[in-house]
Amino acid sequence: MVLIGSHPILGFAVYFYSLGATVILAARKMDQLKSTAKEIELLGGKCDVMQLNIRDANQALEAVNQIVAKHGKLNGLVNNAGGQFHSPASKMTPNGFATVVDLNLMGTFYLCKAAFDGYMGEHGGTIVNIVADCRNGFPGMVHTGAARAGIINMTKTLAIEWGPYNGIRINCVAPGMTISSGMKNYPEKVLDGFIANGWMNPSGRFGTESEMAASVVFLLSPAASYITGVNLPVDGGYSLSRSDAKGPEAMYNPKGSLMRPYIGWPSDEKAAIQEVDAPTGIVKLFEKYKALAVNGINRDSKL
Ligand SMILES: CCCCCCC/C=C/C(=O)SCCNC(=O)CCNC(=O)[C@H](O)C(C)(C)COP(=O)(O)OP(=O)(O)OC[C@H]1O[C@@H](n2cnc3c(N)ncnc32)[C@H](O)[C@@H]1OP(=O)(O)O
Ligand SMILES: NC(=O)C1=CN([C@@H]2O[C@H](COP(=O)(O)OP(=O)(O)OC[C@H]3O[C@@H](n4cnc5c(N)ncnc54)[C@H](OP(=O)(O)O)[C@@H]3O)[C@@H](O)[C@H]2O)C=CC1
Repeated sequence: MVLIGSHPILGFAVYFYSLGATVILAARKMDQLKSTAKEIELLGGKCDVMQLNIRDANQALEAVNQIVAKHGKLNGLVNNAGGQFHSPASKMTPNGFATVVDLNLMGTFYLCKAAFDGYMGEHGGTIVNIVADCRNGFPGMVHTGAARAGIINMTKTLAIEWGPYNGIRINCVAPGMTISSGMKNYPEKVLDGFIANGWMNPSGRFGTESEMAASVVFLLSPAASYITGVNLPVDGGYSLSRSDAKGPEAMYNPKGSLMRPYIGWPSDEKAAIQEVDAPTGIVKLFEKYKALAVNGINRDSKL
């Protein structure tokens, strides 16, 4: 039984095929949750939905209590809900900053605490917190950088404090730029910038939801049973290269990526993520990734 805060995230299908869990999707908009649940069921997965605003600590505890009452347990929690807006720090209001900290840092804490109080403190469990690449600061998004860095540190503390409680493990995944519905939240100009520079990292491309999902599944699974308190960047090496003094262009391959994208799990066509609900430029990019995932990649492949 795994509670995932938010809707279509990071390639859910992965989880069902690999671990056979029942997944509870929780977010504010029920319509989106229901349509995602339908897709999951069509793929053969088991799924339930519930309305939840993670910014409300009482709702978080109530959600966990409801799940335990209905399903008898809560073995896993993925804190995926989150987001921010783009703004230089000089133009950001205190309330704008606080709002993003409230959503990401406070919301993640509320759900971790609710899972602990409502089930895991007594029975154990595994938690994965989705953060973002904040290794070198986060220009344009000071609020989310601070909030995500807070989550990474909180994760380390909880790993130490809660490990002894029936072996709770808690880790973070830090996605690099990932093709997802989240891209709808950014103005076209910002997206154009993402697309123009997306190749300037060791992978030469964006990540896919399936690539994020696979890492989440690994950390939730018994295969990661000796891993706790870590932040796993899943970013094609992007976070390693941001502060290069000579400028990243010097290092990368302008023709695009030689790292074949991974889309879907397992190789069953039905389970592959075929579409992404995102602006046109991002969808076009995804179409190219799909072709590369299926046909392979070589030195002449261009993203
Ligand atoms: C160059 C950068 C590299 C970027 C890499 C990006 C990688 C990350 C990608 C992703 O995370 S994908 C996920 C995308 N999804 C989102 O980001 C969702 C975004 N939106 C939200 O979650 C919410 O809108 C919000 C930001 C949490 C705000 O929610 P809320 O409804 O509570 O806000 P308001 O009450 O409207 O406003 C509160 C406060 O914040 C200010 N504000 C809100 N939006 C903006 C904005 N777009 N620009 C500037 N300021 C904003 C707002 O003005 C309020 O402040 P005050 O005016 O009261 O001072
Ligand atoms: N895509 C990317 O490039 C990257 C994404 N990330 C992070 O990965 C996570 C998933 O991103 P992605 O799928 O792209 O983004 P989306 O914007 O598509 O998903 C965000 C989800 O969070 C839910 N959510 C937002 N606020 C709340 C709330 N108060 N209570 C409950 N649910 C909420 C939304 O549902 P609803 O609105 O219905 O509540 C939505 O399902 C986010 O934390 C994001 O910041 C990190 C780095 C890069």
